[in-house]
Amino acid sequence: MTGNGPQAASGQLAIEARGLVKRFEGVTAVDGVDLAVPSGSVYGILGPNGAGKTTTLRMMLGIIDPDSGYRRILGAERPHDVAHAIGYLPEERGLYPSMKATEAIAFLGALRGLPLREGRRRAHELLERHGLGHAASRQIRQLSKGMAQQVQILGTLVHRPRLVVFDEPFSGLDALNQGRLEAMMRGLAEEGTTVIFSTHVIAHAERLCDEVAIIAGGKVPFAGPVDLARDRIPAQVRLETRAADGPWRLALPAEARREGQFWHFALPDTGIEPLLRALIAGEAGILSLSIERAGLHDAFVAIAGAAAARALGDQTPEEMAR
Ligand SMILES: Nc1ncnc2c1ncn2[C@@H]1O[C@H](COP(=O)(O)OP(=O)(O)OP(=O)(O)O)[C@@H](O)[C@H]1O
Repeated sequence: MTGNGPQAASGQLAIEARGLVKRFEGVTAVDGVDLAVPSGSVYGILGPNGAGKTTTLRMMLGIIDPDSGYRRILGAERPHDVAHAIGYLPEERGLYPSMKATEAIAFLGALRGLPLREGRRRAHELLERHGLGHAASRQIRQLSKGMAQQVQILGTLVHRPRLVVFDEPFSGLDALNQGRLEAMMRGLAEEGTTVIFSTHVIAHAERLCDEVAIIAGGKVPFAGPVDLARDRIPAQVRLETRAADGPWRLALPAEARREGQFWHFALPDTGIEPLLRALIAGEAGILSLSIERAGLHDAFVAIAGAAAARALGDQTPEEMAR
């Protein structure tokens, strides 16, 4: 946390939004969204195409105004008052093709109030640090699409914003560069920068985020810590016993199902210990036992529904294992 300026005035929240609504020509793109983004967190807005992610981000940034609702960003009610402290990577990427990489970064910094000279100096430093030193003097048109996107990401950061907003930052990057971007986002948060990003890929949100907002059809059925979303589904127990049957079976939940050597069931509300005691007393012969918390994918299905999960185009954990 930077701990001064408007951010401190807003307490621990980098962004607070209540009841945001936006309609376009009869389409309600955002339908009463509430969000509270803690300062210094990595915050994901997770939802399928058309869910309202971009519209929500644009309203927070003041690019468009909500039809109704309230938002406060870095303590300011008018986003433009804190524009110099914000970095934004829009969904539509774009840099001037004839600019050199260094100039493109310095130019984006200048738009946020950073003097060009200092912008150029930092651009060199950033390009070197992120393995793109060789691209510094090349024109954007000479770079691959992925490299140009990385240059634009660096341009989003060059003025050292306190809040960075990335709209679908991973799309267009290969796996290696997606991993680098994840590391960069974690590094920013460690330095106290708030990072918000939209995505339709659950794995990115699950790996990166402290908190998420799940958005579908313009509504946010869940916003809060990732662990809280995962706790919407009981943990799953997998138990292996030597004995196939015995009086101890009565201690298992009625819905327990057996597959080969294993029993599968949801962790009872009473926890695992009473069950373990009954298994031991009944000489079930416990060979192995695991308790697995639900992943964010299953939590997303439980919260937003299977149709929204399918619309993500994401793979289920089972599909990924195949
Ligand atoms: N300027 C606009 N004019 C008309 N409709 C719009 C406009 N912007 C967004 N919409 C509509 O609002 C809804 C939400 O769009 P939005 O771009 O916010 O979703 P998204 O979650 O960011 O999706 P994507 O990942 O596909 O960009 C969609 O139905 C979209 O067609």
